[in-house]
Amino acid sequence: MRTSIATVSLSGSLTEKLTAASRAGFDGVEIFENDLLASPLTPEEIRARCADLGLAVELYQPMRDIEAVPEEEFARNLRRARHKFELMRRLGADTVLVCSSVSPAAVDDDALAAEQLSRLADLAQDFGIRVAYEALAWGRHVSTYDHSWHLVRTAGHPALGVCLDSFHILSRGSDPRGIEDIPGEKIFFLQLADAPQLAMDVLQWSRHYRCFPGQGGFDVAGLLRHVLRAGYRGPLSLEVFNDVFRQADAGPTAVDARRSLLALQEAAGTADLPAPVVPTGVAFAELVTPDVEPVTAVLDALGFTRTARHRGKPVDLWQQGQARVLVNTAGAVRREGTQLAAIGLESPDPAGAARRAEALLAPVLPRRRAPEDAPLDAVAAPDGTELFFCATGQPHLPDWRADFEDVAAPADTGGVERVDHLALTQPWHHFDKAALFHRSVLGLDAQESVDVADPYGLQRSRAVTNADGSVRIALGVGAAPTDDTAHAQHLALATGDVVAAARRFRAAGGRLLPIPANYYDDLAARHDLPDEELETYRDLGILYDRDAGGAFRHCYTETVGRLFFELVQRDPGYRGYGAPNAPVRLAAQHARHTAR
Ligand SMILES: O=C(O)c1ccc(O)c(O)c1
Ligand SMILES: [Mg+2]
Repeated sequence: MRTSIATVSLSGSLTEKLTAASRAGFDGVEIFENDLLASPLTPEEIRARCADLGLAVELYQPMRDIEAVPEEEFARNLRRARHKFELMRRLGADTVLVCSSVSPAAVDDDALAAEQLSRLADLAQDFGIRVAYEALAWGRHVSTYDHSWHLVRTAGHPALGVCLDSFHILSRGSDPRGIEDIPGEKIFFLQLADAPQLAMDVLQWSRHYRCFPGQGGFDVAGLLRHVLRAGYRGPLSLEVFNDVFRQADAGPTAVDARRSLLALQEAAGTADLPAPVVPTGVAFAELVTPDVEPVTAVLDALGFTRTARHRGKPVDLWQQGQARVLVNTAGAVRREGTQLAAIGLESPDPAGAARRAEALLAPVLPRRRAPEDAPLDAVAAPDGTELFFCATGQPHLPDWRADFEDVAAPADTGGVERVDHLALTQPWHHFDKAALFHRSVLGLDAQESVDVADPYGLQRSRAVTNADGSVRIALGVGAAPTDDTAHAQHLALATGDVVAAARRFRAAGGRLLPIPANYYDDLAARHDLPDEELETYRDLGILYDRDAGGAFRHCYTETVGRLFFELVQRDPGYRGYGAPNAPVRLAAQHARHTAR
């Protein structure tokens, strides 16, 4: 099917928007009137630019407040329309979007509305133009798609059809099954947008919080299936009004938009993509450091052993249980400090995972390997973290550890069993895109997003996981772009006994993040914990949380560069990450930072 995007969804000048849409592989665009009015290009030049870029002008929009008004006013509206139709002829656009009226002058009279829409369509027809009538969710008298279809059917004009917009339909909770009652050829246009579930005024919700399908909480794929069953064969067009995307670079936003449409078409059964290959574990976490001593001191105190060294690069493998940490001293930037640069995802089919990623427009990274190295397929996540698809001890697949030479056996003395989760910090405008990327490219499920109060701003976090929880990645958006703590990443290590692990860490010279006494006084009131246990937590700085599935006990090391470690004791049924404790942790980290 043809794909299209509304220019309002992208930032920049009209030329920048068109270039971004074309580069991302869209077949067409909806031109928003404001983008045209603000452009120095003539309509003919815009038309030529679109043709050069391989973009069809699928729609011109919007026309507002046309129908159900007194005759003198309607005559003025027709004059306005004639002017627009002349413009559209120059632009080479043959479909115009007309929004249901929001004017106080409009009357609640379906017969009048249908008659005037029919007269508008008469005029449009003279110009070879079709009118697509869209029910705005906040329209004065027409606010549902079935009502807009009722008017279109009543008018019975060949140049008049409906425009369906998933936001207006799903935000009002309309039942999309009724779409199948509309003949496909009377659906002139389809606009697709998702949105997070918010309880707010629908106009504000639409104008500020729309997002690309798969980034929000609507069943857009379900709606698309109904539209296709109705027989619609026009373009799938994204129309997203979003405060963040208005500010972000148009190029990457357009690529996200295309990724969203590909995943949507797959979900609706109209695109054949390589099947998702869901990762089955974390093979390794790779730290890049300009300052190897402080990192290895922490790893050592945590009970890790340097077990192997890469044959060709300054990369050491530190291991404990199934937790593997690569310490890479090549290419580190001192100013950026130590950071989590790559994740090895255990994959049952690394090549298939890479094919899927590529089909979904993930940036595939050049293989950093010598001829004798094991093949490693990697893509870049939106925050720049490299994701490697690899195999550890799987028969029939090359093992990434073959590139390493053993230097010692792991001692497994610290009680760490494996990686519990990785927490990555996204640039502030990447929150929605990051969730969509991890869902569609990696086949992970996204959990609810949570807001966490930081002393200097609000952070948002959303976890993506596989079904058995052996891969958990927490995607966080920092409060202030300049704030160090907001930019901290962390590596959480699973242990069966956090008290023993914390004690061992401290005895080995490690420094745990101290937690204020007030926290423990409150914990005593919230949970029925034995005094002795509370005292132990207070002493070590262990935080506690509980949900329906069980308990979560965790504590933190000091921060090295951009990174800190967390020791985690998770009951099998506990789903979260200790979010209620995060404000206390963030405040404690700020306090440490200021004290230094
Ligand atoms: O917010 C609006 O006014 C508006 C305009 C045109 C559309 O297609 C739409 O869905 C909303
Ligand atoms: Mg719309």
